[in-house]
Amino acid sequence: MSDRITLKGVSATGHHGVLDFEKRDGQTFVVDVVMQVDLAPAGTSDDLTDTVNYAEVAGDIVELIEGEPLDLIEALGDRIAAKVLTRPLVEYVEVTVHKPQAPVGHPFTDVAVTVERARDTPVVVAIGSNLGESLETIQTAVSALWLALDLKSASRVYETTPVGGPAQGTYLNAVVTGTTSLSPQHLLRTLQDIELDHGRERKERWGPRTLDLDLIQYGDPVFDTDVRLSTEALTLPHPRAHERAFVLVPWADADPEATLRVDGTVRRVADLVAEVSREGVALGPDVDLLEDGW
Ligand SMILES: Nc1ncnc2c1ncn2[C@@H]1O[C@H](COP(=O)(O)OP(=O)(O)OP(=O)(O)O)[C@@H](O)[C@H]1O
Ligand SMILES: Nc1nc2c(c(=O)[nH]1)N=C(CO)CN2
Repeated sequence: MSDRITLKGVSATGHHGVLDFEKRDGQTFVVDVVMQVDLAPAGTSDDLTDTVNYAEVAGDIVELIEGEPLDLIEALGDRIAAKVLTRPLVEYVEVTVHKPQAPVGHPFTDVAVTVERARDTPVVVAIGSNLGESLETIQTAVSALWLALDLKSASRVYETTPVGGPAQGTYLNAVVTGTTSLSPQHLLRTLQDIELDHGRERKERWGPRTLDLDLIQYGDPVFDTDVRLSTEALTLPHPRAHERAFVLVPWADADPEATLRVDGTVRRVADLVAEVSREGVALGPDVDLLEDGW
């Protein structure tokens, strides 16, 4: 994906510089940003909420130029990049900070630094399957997930009794954790593509499926960086995760320190496990999802 929004030449007066008179007198700083954003949703919907509002980004940049004086334009570029990446739709940003009036001591036209930063957000994905060769499906799905995630841990595989929906066969469930550079919406679409590649058909709610990949959490509730969203297409954290033993038990297995926001309160997943019935959740085939099945 190489869709981009480019914003060039945002300028303001700042007091950044190593020399005393730079901090005292101030000078002009000029900033260019290139943001990698999936523009397909806004291209289809023609709706500003599906993209990044470049006017807001310009406002953030001016605020940082005019804000706390720093010694180095490297530090200013770093802070601008971090601020731009707080927008969930931005997956990667390149920031160039120009300082055309810098005290260089010789004729020059411009000096600039460029920093590139990618999003690296912790995420949790729950995997389920109860149709076809479920274990093989889960193993190949985990291999495919490497395209979207830098995987950090995987639970063991659990055999679980179906919860809800029509009468159907036993599930295999697992949970993986990792980090991603993708936005939540882009990650969900990638998960859905992997489901389709594994023969997923949507017929009835909570019906049997070859592969289900649910995005459980995006960001870290402990640092208040978890994305909270409540749209039909994507709800975060997953609205039923906190009550599902087939998600919580493998999740605590993959990450014993994991936390989940439940009704606004950050809870330890291990404590939530203690509050739900574990009935119908048992260890399944003994495989290491990050090592076996390649
Ligand atoms: N956090 C999320 N993870 C995955 N899908 C989500 C999420 N939030 C909303 N959805 C939406 O839910 C819709 C139905 O997804 P799916 O068919 O996988 O549901 P399900 O697995 O049968 O039920 P459940 O949502 O209870 O797990 C999808 O089209 C998707 O856009
Ligand atoms: N045991 C079990 N039950 C379910 C599962 C699942 O993955 N495992 N997924 C559902 C819808 O996502 C509905 N019910």
